[in-house]
Amino acid sequence: NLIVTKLLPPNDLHFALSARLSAAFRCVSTGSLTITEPLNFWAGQRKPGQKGHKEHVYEPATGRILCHLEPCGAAEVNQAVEAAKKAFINWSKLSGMERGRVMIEAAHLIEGKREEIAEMEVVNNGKSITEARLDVDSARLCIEYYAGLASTLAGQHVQLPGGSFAYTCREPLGVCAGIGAWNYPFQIAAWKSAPALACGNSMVFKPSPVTPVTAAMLAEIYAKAGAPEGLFNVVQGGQETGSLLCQHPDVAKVSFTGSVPTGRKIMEMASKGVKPVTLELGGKSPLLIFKDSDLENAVKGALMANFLSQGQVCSNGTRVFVQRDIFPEFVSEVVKRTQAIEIGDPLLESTRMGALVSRSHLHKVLGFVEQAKKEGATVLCGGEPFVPSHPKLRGGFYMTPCVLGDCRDEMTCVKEEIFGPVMSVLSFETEEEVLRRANDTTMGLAAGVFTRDVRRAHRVVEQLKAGSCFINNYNITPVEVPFGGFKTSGIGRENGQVTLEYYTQLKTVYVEMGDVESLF
Ligand SMILES: NC(=O)C1=CN([C@@H]2O[C@H](COP(=O)(O)OP(=O)(O)OC[C@H]3O[C@@H](n4cnc5c(N)ncnc54)[C@H](O)[C@@H]3O)[C@@H](O)[C@H]2O)C=CC1
Ligand SMILES: C[N+](C)(C)CCCC(=O)O
Repeated sequence: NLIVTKLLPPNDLHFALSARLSAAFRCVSTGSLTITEPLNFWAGQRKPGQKGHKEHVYEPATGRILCHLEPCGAAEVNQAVEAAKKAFINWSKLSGMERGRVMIEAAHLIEGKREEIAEMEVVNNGKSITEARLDVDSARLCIEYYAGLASTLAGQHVQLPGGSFAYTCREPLGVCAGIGAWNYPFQIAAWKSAPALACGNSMVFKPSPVTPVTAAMLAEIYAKAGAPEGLFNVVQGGQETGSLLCQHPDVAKVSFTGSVPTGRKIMEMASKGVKPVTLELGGKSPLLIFKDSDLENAVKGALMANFLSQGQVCSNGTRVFVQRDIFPEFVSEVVKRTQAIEIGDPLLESTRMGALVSRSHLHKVLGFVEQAKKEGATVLCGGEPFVPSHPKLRGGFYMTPCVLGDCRDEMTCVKEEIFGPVMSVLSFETEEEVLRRANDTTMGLAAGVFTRDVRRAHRVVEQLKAGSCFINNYNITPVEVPFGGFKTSGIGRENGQVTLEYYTQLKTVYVEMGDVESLF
């Protein structure tokens, strides 16, 4: 597999081939893995956490304990930040080309370990192997992209009177903290670390305590790629560890992905030290489907907007507004395809939907479906706990993907982020009406529109109050394109060139070429 990976260009054929080869040689099967290595990592090594503290980590596909997490307390967080401070001294002085070289090596290592990382993500998160591979690819591409951008960091030269001049330069911030959610554990760690490191910062990253496994793998990869000890560190734990990081006086910036309420707390903590934050928060994004859409594409778009990662995606378009003329046809097709989604063992190639991340989260999502029924919505399909036939999967956290009809704008299922495989369909008559309803939310992460009318598409997008808009597709996030939200969905952007600005600070230098004209 390694040889294949090196020789062939990364096209679909190659990925299909290498996936098939890897599947044939797979050593991990669902229900078989136990992880015993420590999951914290700083100063170049895996490290234990606080003595005497242990938390269970589960395999969502089976409900079995996968490993234990040793959360970091103040002493461990201090050690990790100290290591990152040391690494920063030399790393920040390298040229962008030099930093990029290390990052490119890290990207190559990820490519070589694609299958291993994807399997670990599946075992810890519950999503299908097919999706996990794409997440690993997105992580690798992000590191490759910022490796290339590292050498483009540059300032301006400003000519001033009398031959004097000024110049500006972009300097790194220092030790950045990354705090991740459980829905894209490896990808989030890469999306945060890649721009941070490219700009000359070091990072201490805290994954969600539910999915601690793959961030430690990324730390090992950076170390193996030649990053100095302490450049990328991982501290495990929940909100206590997270707040220790945010409040640490030597942490210069916090980049967070997660829920709106936690985002607020992070911003509050960061405000004490006047630290910049990047916040990637939740959404309740609208998807607008006009009667002139290509129906086949619109249906596929609605499924992509709702069912990736068991519906646990911040940018999901969970409010699907369909123009009345095509409503019955659209809904019947969506329901048919939703019912055909294969649920089960996430390590099987044929599985399209795995397990939700935890038992408590599964119950929360099923609770939203119950609430929707009480408020008058009709379950058109799914919304039930699902028990796969294989005995080893019986304790897993599965549910059938759900489409809700007879929804009204004021219902809980239409207002609140469910973060599970639950799509609400709503009908509309006019463009003006649907825009008003689509924008009637406190959040604004993403939005989508399906139409064949190019003028309508742009007119609609111009009026949508969302940071990441899609025309005739959904949930496509190439790393070259900035991603992030309006309103309570966040601050700042991830990916794209603009993110270099979020991981640097601007220095301006005035240079006097004449004499000082003193007023005194
Ligand atoms: N928009 C998104 O991408 C995500 C949204 N969510 C939403 O949030 C709900 C709850 O999921 P959680 O994992 O509990 O999300 P959360 O927002 O509470 O946690 C996200 C991360 O922040 C950390 N954290 C929590 N409290 C903190 C604090 N006070 N200081 C510093 N760090 C802190 C957590 O340990 C985790 O690493 C989900 O059901 C979903 O609705 C969850 C994950 C991602
Ligand atoms: C890759 N994508 C678009 C499915 C999700 C990225 C945002 C997130 O972390 O939820």
